[in-house]
Amino acid sequence: MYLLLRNLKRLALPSSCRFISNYVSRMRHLFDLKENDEACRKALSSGSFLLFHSLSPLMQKTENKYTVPFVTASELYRILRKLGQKEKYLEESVLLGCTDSYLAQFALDLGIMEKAKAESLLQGTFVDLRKAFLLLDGKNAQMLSQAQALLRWHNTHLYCSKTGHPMQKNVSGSRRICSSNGTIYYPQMSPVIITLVSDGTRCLLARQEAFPSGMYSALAGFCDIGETVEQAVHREVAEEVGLEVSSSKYAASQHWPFPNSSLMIASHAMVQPGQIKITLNQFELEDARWFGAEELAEALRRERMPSKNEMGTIPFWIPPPWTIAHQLIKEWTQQKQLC
Ligand SMILES: NC(=O)C1=CN([C@@H]2O[C@H](COP(=O)(O)OP(=O)(O)OC[C@H]3O[C@@H](n4cnc5c(N)ncnc54)[C@H](OP(=O)(O)O)[C@@H]3O)[C@@H](O)[C@H]2O)C=CC1
Ligand SMILES: [Mg+2]
Repeated sequence: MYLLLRNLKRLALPSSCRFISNYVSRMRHLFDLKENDEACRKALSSGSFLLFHSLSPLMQKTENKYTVPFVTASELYRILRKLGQKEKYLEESVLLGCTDSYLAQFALDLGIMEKAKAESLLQGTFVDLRKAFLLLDGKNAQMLSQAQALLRWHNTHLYCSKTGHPMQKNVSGSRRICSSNGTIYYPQMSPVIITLVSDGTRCLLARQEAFPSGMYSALAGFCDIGETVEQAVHREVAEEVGLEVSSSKYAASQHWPFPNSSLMIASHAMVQPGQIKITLNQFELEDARWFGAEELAEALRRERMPSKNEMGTIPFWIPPPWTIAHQLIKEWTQQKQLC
């Protein structure tokens, strides 16, 4: 049945599939590109590309706004030639998605080429992803997150961990295959919980030493092997701030590219009544505090990260609006009807 559907789909896509929604036909088109190397190779020549250099994305600045450009295949061929590379280098790309009109979108790392020359030809700058994240809106950030995580995974999985032989990626980059015994490896993500702990009237935010100055966020941590999401929330809150969670409720999820590739699973959590004394795990956190709804509503009203001059004048700030931590804080504050 599945093969029949897949063959029907191949016959119909992309122009004549009016009987299914654009979303469904796009997802099936992408599935085909992942499975079929020839189709994906063909899509490369009409696709568009997000470019990276050593995992830093290309950004362009117009007036005060930063954008992440998609470069067309023909423009990229021209640039690769000027950088002394063959057109074949395009096959190092990884597939990200496709537009409403089925044009495939890829990411490519130009890390083996001269950075300054590439920046000059592309009229942009390769920016560290953590910095880029503070300058972008949600749609762009999500795309860069996916692209960098996939490029990084390929870059760090060159050899088979069973045989030690080199691995080849399929054209789309949805898998790598051992050249010796054919073992297939798929890109991996680590499940991470992120939870906004509340005592009913206030909620708990913390900061790690590595956070930008003044930024506070929800508690987060990697799930251990064998744990449920609920158990990971319970354990992380106990480990990091010494409190015991009495209940937690799933809120949403988000892909996060740091430190490698994480699936952030977000929840709201309540602590046991009367248990509000924080005992900080100083290996993990620099500070953790209870915040009231009024001060969070004010932090939510600040639309962007503070400039260097503003840093000292603002008591604290929270991650950008498109992050899942921001969403948790907003939901909690909205429940208190303060924003
Ligand atoms: N969006 C947001 O607002 C926030 C997002 N985050 C993200 O949440 C994730 C987890 O946060 P964090 O508080 O650091 O996690 P944890 O609280 O689990 O602490 C990190 C520690 O766990 C170890 N560790 C265990 N498993 C892994 C793994 N699979 N990958 C990497 N390290 C692992 C690390 O050890 P070692 O490094 O010593 O080897 C590190 O010391 C990160 O991806 C972080 O970027 C975190 C806070 C806020
Ligand atoms: Mg943590």
